[in-house]
Amino acid sequence: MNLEILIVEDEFIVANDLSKTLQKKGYLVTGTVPSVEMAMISIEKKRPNIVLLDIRLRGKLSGIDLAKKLQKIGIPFIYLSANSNKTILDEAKKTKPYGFLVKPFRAKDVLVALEIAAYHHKHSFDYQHQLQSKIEKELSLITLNGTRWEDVFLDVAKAFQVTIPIDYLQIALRSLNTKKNKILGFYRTGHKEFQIIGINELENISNLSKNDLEKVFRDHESSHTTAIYENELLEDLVVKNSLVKLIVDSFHVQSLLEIPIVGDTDHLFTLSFYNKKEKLFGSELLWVLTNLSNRLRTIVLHLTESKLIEENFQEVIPEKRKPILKKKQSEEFNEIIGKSSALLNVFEAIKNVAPMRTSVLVMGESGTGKELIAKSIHKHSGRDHHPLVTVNCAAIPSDLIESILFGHEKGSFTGAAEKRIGKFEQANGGTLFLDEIGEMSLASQVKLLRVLQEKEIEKIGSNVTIPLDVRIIAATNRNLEEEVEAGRFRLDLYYRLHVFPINIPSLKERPEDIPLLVDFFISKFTSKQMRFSSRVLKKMMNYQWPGNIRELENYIERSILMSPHEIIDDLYAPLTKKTANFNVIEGAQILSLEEMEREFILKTLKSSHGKISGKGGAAELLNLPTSTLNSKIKKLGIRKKEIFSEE
Ligand SMILES: Nc1ncnc2c1ncn2[C@@H]1O[C@H](COP(=O)(O)OP(=O)(O)OP(=O)(O)O)[C@@H](O)[C@H]1O
Repeated sequence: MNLEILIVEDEFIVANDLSKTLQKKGYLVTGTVPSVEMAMISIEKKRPNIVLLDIRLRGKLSGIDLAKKLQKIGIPFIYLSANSNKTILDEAKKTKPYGFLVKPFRAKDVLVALEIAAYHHKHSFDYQHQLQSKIEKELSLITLNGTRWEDVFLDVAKAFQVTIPIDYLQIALRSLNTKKNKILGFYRTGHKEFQIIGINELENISNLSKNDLEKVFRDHESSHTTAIYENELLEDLVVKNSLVKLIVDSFHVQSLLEIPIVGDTDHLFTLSFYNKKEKLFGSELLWVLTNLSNRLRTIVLHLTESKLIEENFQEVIPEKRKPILKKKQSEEFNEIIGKSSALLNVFEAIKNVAPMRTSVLVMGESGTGKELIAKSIHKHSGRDHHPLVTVNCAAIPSDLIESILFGHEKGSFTGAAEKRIGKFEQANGGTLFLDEIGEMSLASQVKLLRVLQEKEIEKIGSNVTIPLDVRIIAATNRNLEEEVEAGRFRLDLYYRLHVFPINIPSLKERPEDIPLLVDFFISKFTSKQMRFSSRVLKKMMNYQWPGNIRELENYIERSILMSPHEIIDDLYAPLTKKTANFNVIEGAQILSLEEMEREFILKTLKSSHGKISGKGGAAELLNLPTSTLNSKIKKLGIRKKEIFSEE
């Protein structure tokens, strides 16, 4: 282990002890400094791999101020703090530390935190290389000769979009001599699809007049530093820069990554990646983009030298006002319905991570489609000729987990009457989906961690080890960080799994996907041309959907079942006396939906005197195939006795 570490700590004794411990363990300490200013000097002299950072420091600036600088220049850090004030901790958390150690800590805690950070560092390093070579490959495919400059930039946007989540890409060219700007935007309308946004479109979107917009463009000062802007950093920039404000306001942006590229002696060229979500751009992207700047420079130089870009940079924009295009459902991910930008980010994350071996942690509320995402990762992974094996961790008792995951030989323990092939072995070459990982007991977590580290299993009762080539996807609807804090989830396992997190947005965060989902589920449940009235659809769009897509799916199925008309204009399930308001969130809503469905089917069965199929049977009355009704009766546990009982 030869990580180089800088210690920023104003308590001399703590700093000194720490330095000694680290050196004893073979780490290289690049310096121990008591203030932010001295830390920056030390970093200039020798860039460390990681910084151990106290929050309260000597001087005006705090550890959090330094963290923001480190974040900008892409150096990972771990906080050391005696301060447990919630506001400070929350602020510290926003800077995305690699770890957090609360004083007083043991030497062992620091070593574990560093080991985890090193693991992440290595993985993010591998990941950065993979990202870089992917973008490089895409950029190298761009044709420069004989194409229009806007097609070149469109290809640049697409090349980046493969790996960088972009909602809006802005390209700004500034002549350092004349101080003139040429600015153009690309708004993402689908997977690898963009619409060019110039002054005319912005006029349409922003309510500013063309004159005002021209002034904003003229006065814009392109950035000279590569940096990520989120939260306060973005707020500060918005105050200073009217163009950034315009884009942030028009497209509801929460994060920005900027990279300046020096072209010839006269031109500075800035690429600005905007996204509607926060926490999307990590320091690894800064590293990747910095490494790619030469390739980008070649492209820019070609365009400026050929004068193509100089002459008609903004003229492609048709004079006619153009509305922003409607986004389209991705064809590549046609099994996952939705086209909101929150979901497009998920598609891009899937595309990026699918071909790698990296473990993926899928997080999202219940019913958001985590299993669907896991299936999609497997489908796009190149491992899809091998199985995707699912394990529901909540359903396995700790004493059985070893046998279920690793298998056992016949007679290896009492009750092992037959040999069992474990889930890991079944998934060899393919993917193991560990659903509800947050429910796994601590004892089981240790066993799982061991396999993940050793990449081989030993069946119970056998001393033969089986090498494993299994891709792990874990999913949870719990906040695993909170579980770690509460001592219910192992920190080391969390970091193992958290290498590539994917957050699935809840349905209330993407109401624009509801109409598409509604169409999809209607055609799933009926061949009739049914639809919801606009009144009901509007209510559905305003509803919170605590059970997310699963709840929506159930609701649609039920409405189809109950509506006598092809245009569904009644609010069936949630609008009972119990929940007279669609906006009320009720914990037990999914259950009550089921209960209501049960009651309705039971009533129909009573009226058909228990007859299910044929003329006058419940299936006909409910307009359902007999097989569907039968399986519903079974699923809902409706018994004959109930049908024939008097109320
Ligand atoms: N984007 C989507 N398009 C179409 N169907 C979807 C979508 N997302 C979820 N579904 C459907 O919603 C239901 C719930 O999805 P899924 O089981 O994947 O959710 P989950 O997040 O794993 O839930 P839980 O946490 O409760 O296990 C499934 O029937 C799934 O097919």
